[in-house]
Amino acid sequence: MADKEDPKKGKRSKGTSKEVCGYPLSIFFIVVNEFCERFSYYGMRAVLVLYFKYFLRWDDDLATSIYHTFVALCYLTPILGAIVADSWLGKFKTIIYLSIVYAIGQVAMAVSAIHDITDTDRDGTPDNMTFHVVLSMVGLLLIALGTGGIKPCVAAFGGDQFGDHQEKQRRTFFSVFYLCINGGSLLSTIITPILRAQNCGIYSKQKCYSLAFGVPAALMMVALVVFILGSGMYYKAKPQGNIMLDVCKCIGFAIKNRYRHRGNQYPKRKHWMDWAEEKYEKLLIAQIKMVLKVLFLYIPLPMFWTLFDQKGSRWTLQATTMNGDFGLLVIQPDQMQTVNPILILTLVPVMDSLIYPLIKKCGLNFTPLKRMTVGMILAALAFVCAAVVQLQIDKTLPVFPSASQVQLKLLNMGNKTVTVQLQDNEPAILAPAQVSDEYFVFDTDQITVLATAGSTTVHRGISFTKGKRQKLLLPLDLNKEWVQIDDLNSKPEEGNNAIRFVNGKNAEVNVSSAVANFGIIQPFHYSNYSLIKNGKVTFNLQSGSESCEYSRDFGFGSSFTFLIPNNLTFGQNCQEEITSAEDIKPNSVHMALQIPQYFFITAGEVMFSVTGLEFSYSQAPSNMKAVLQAGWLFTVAIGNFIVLIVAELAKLPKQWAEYVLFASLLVAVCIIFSIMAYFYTYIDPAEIEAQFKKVDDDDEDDKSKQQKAEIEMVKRDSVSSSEDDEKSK
Ligand SMILES: NCC(=O)N[C@@H](CCC(N)=O)C(=O)O
Repeated sequence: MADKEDPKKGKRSKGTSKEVCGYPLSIFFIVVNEFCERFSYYGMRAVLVLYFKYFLRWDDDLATSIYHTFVALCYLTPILGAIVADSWLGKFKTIIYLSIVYAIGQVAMAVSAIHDITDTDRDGTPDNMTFHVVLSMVGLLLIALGTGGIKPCVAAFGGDQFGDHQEKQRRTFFSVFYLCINGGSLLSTIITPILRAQNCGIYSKQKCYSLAFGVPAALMMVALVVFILGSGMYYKAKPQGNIMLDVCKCIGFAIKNRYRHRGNQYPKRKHWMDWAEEKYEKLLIAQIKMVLKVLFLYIPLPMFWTLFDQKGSRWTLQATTMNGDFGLLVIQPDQMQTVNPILILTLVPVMDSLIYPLIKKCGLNFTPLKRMTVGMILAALAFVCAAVVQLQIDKTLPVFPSASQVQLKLLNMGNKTVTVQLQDNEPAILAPAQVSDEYFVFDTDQITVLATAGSTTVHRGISFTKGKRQKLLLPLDLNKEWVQIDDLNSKPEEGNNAIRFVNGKNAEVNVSSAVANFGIIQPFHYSNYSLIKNGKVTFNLQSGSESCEYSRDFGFGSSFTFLIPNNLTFGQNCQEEITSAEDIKPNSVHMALQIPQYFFITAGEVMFSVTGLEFSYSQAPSNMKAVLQAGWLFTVAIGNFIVLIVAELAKLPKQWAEYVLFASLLVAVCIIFSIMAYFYTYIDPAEIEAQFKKVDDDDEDDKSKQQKAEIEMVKRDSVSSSEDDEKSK
């Protein structure tokens, strides 16, 4: 496809694209492409941390680290994409080639999540985890290269489609573009967690991560096809040469030249970049000065992204320990992330049409840099909210035994009251079919037990494995074998409930339900744990020809042991007779409590991110807009690396303390940023460039006008910040 450019400067034809309501038709394909691509990216990202935890069996810290390394890579690769597009392939071809890489990566992720591939013994768990880990890591690398590589190209390619007479339409295009990002993100963060929660598989049914990754893979292919369909209509600007390389060379020369002329005999220059004047045009040097000023201001910004991107990791893991029952619907932990795009879609128009004009009416000059500062404070507040919620959750979490401890509960399977003395503890009195309420805690692996039922007294020593939670089943006849069974040592995964039956009867009992089958339980024995979702479950208990039903309502993340009492008479209602031991309490802190933290982080995002993007664009010289966009995205990458560094260095035992640490760090960084912002002078790059260009056009030997332009620039730099604030309005 040949690039079509009008030979007349400043005018260009727009390929074969028709105009609809003043907009080039070609942008329709770009906007739909962005919607599908963001669906693909955010959909995959929404379930990623849970895939690491529950499919690859990584712990929370490893899952969080790899998640943030991936996000960081996604924001490092825009630099690569910008270089390839500007200096070699052009934006169109770069988008096509990298989208193919991206789609292959998504397919690799979907394949890596098919457990049946390596499940040779067909027990539902993969037997060769290395295969799944390697394939998913290759997939993530390809996705990072694809999504990051095309990111600076797609928006700029969209902007390229507008002519000089379509400035207004171009601005609207960028707003629609941002809404499409969040529309795609909203839809995918609702859909992929639903797909993940389904069961699928060939040999055994497991959580369907392959479908949750497969649908984003399909959407990425749709994005590519839509983009190619618009091919005949696009305006395709030729690669302009690598401006980033020119910038680096010019800076390198200035540093080298300054070092060569470091003696007192050389007169000082106003700015260290002026040492590049011997080799480079003054216009380029002036443009680099503008870029460096903004990049300097970017230094504290990564800390915002450090907090912002923990929505997908720590906050999602926090939601797994909460109650997602919203009455009419049950929310999955990863679905809580949808609160962000929902709030974006409402807050952006509210801010633009209500809050900002209101602030202006009050006579306050709410400049871009002030907005960004407020955005940072809001993000810190969001983490304070997260810490408060975490403190509430911690109160409800069970205290599991440490590596040197043992925890023990007693269960009386007999039909007489038993008095049990464990070591030096107060004697526990257990009625028939009763379970002790709390766990007894011991710092030893050997204890003595004295049990009395009626006229029978038995004195025994029992041993344990340290670090375990156990139940001691006391039989009908205390002289017979005492059974020790292991209880769960952690919360059941993914909000499921772990359920088990103990048969205190002298006959076999078969326990079944619509959602789990416990099988035949031998007299005075127990079943394995079965994982059951929240909601009402009716268990059917059958012994010989007799049967009865027992129903229970389950919440999220609990564990129960149900005892079938020795004297249970089938045929009667079992509801009153079955005894239950609540070994792990259900999650009681409601997921709705995460809404304030989502509100503050999203309000912070609107003030920080939307304003920052606009600020980066407006303060960049005309030929370096992409450089500054890549610089802006680079702050996101650094922010994600900071999560890894701080979490690794601090190694705080309590999650709430980590949240407070991140909030404090952001407040500290915010103070530094506000001081830097106070001294920043807003500029109009086009005005400055125009003055340098005029000097070139007039070709004046005495260069007096050029000096005027320089003086103008220096004057601008020294104008008081209040005047500039006014200008920035
Ligand atoms: N609400 C998420 C969002 O709008 N994300 C944007 C910008 C992300 C960023 N860090 O700059 C996106 O393009 O995905």
